Amino acid sequence: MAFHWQYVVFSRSFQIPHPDSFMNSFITRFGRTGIYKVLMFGNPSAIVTTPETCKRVLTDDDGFKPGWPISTVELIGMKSFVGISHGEHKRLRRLTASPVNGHEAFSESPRIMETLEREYTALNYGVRAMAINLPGFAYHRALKARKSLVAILQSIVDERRNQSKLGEKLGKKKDMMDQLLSVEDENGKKLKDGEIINIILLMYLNAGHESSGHTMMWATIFLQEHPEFLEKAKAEQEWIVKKRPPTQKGLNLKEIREMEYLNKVIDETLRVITFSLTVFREAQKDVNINGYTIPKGWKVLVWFRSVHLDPEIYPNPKEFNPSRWDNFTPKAGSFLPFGGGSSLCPGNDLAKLEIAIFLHHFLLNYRVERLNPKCLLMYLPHSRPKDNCLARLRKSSSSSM
Ligand code: HEM
Repeated sequence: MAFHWQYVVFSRSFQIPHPDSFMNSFITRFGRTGIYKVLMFGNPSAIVTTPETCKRVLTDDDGFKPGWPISTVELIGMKSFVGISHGEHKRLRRLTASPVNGHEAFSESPRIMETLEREYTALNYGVRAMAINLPGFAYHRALKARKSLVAILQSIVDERRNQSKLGEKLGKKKDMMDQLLSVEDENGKKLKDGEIINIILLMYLNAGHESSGHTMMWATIFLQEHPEFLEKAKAEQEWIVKKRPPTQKGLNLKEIREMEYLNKVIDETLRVITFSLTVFREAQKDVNINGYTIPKGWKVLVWFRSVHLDPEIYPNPKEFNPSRWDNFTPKAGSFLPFGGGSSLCPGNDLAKLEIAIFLHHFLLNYRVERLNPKCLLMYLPHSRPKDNCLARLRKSSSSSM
């Protein structure tokens, strides 16, 4: 049995400039078994690291359920996707998939977004921190942020319910909150306030808030560091604008679908950065994978970062090179920026759309000049330069705005 016990100071290895030393230590000691045994967040756990083992865990709903540490569930919410049964998860996803994928998702209230910006950041720091609920600790700040986020959202739910009672919303544009208030399942059952708050605030806005923004930031950093890729991406955007009929106002979906090179830039950024370095599951029964038994009740960490940085799948894996996607379709389980199986990120299309729109305008009109280009990186809760990518933004000389 190639499982081995190890007490893991995982957060320590992610605070130093070599975050992969954590995983490499397993490979050096136990070989490329693709499955390792650790004690993580106080739980006996297995880490899976290859396309095959990751795919197996993500797609086996009988064998595995969401298994986030209890500290995370407390922050994200018992009634969010991470804290509910499989049946309830399926129901909530069915009810919420169309509001987030439809155009209505774009009309999320700016008031919510602006007011909550600061609290989301505090919440995110807590999600991957030690669960120490004492003043001064990230987890304590995150719990406070959660409370205030819930209170703000509850007041908005109340306001919307009153508006709809008074018929004030008639004829006005409906945003995601309105969609969720009115959506019904096949038995006519509506969502409860708590469910709506968790869905909007702690899942969709939180899940979608930092992830797309970080990916945009990294794409601009990588492009700036590689002028040859930047020029190629820019030329494609200029071509899109040039062939646009004079009657058309601004970018449309058809044009976004034509951005072949930009799509490679986005996929390559998602791969190199792997915004969600891992996701958690829990074994619901003893499950055998590659000859190893994961006992019932164990946590399983699906370690996307190892898959995306595997040199056998992506030669020179740390190198940003959008051209590696020319005539290359990754085999199942080899490209998992949005996860997979029944918890596949429901915001994946929206995220790629947002990133493409941002990069379209950025490439045509702006350049960034980083103030500390050699600044060290941090890896938790997500990869980013320690100075938050402090930069001077300039209008580019050929700006089309
Ligand atoms: C670059 C951007 C994004 C990345 C890299 C990303 C990544 C992920 C990943 C890896 C998961 C799977 C979690 C798991 O298996 O446990 C996930 C789930 C989720 N994402 Fe995203 N995401 C992004 C953008 C978004 C956006 C824009 C939204 C919403 C508007 C969103 C909403 C969600 C939700 C609600 C879940 C939970 C799904 C479930 O448990 O069924 N994400 N995301």
